[in-house]
Amino acid sequence: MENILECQNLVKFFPGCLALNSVNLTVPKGRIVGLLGPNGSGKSTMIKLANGLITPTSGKILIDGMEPGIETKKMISYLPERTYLNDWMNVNNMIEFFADFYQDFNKQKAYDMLRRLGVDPSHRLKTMSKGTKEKVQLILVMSREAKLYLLDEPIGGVDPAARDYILDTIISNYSEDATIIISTHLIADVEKVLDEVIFINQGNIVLTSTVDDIREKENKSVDALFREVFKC
Ligand SMILES: Nc1ncnc2c1ncn2[C@@H]1O[C@H](COP(=O)(O)OP(=O)(O)OP(=O)(O)O)[C@@H](O)[C@H]1O
Repeated sequence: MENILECQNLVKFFPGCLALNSVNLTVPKGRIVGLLGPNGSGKSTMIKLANGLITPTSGKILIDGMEPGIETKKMISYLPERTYLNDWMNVNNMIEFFADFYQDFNKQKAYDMLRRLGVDPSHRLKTMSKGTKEKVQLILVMSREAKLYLLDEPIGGVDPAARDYILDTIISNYSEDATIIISTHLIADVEKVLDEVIFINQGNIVLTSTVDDIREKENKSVDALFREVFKC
């Protein structure tokens, strides 16, 4: 199976809202992909469907050829939009928690990234700033040896100066045959690590392209193209 993710006529209706409108999409293995679109365009819905947290109204979403279930959950490491971690835990506790829960969790990797990003593992989550909490969650998620990482708005609260360093640290730690899908509004910050982009608007895929093609054929950055396509 060459594609880690495939959507076939994928539809998701919420009461009074068509969140995904018959989406057809393939994401090959081993890429870093930006899932980009304005507010309410369907990014989180697609990520939740891939995780099996919600089910399609019709059509299919396949992870490594399989419908979301126990097997696919083992291969996906997911960073949700909102935190689900217990505030009273310190980072050491959380590392133990993740190591107990996920067979593929690499403690060494987690401690190494914490050190490189200057996070003290004895600190409790509730005493940390928003940006530091985000760093911790991202480190936990990226310390699994997953096949697919789904990151929903990973670094929105991190200061711009630290974003590059975080992205470099994270990317340099991930295995080359894994795939990362990042949903974000911070396109200018993230585009340097992306191989491909998916533009989504009102539940429709409006563009899929490699970042190189956008730079060479359109002679634009992804950020500039996004602003043009989604101009209000
Ligand atoms: N549980 C729900 N019930 C009803 N409507 C929903 C639900 N979840 C999402 N929606 C609607 O589906 C559409 C897509 O939402 P989604 O959260 O996927 O967008 P998004 O692209 O992730 O947005 P943002 O960038 O603001 O996070 C929106 O119109 C939203 O209001």
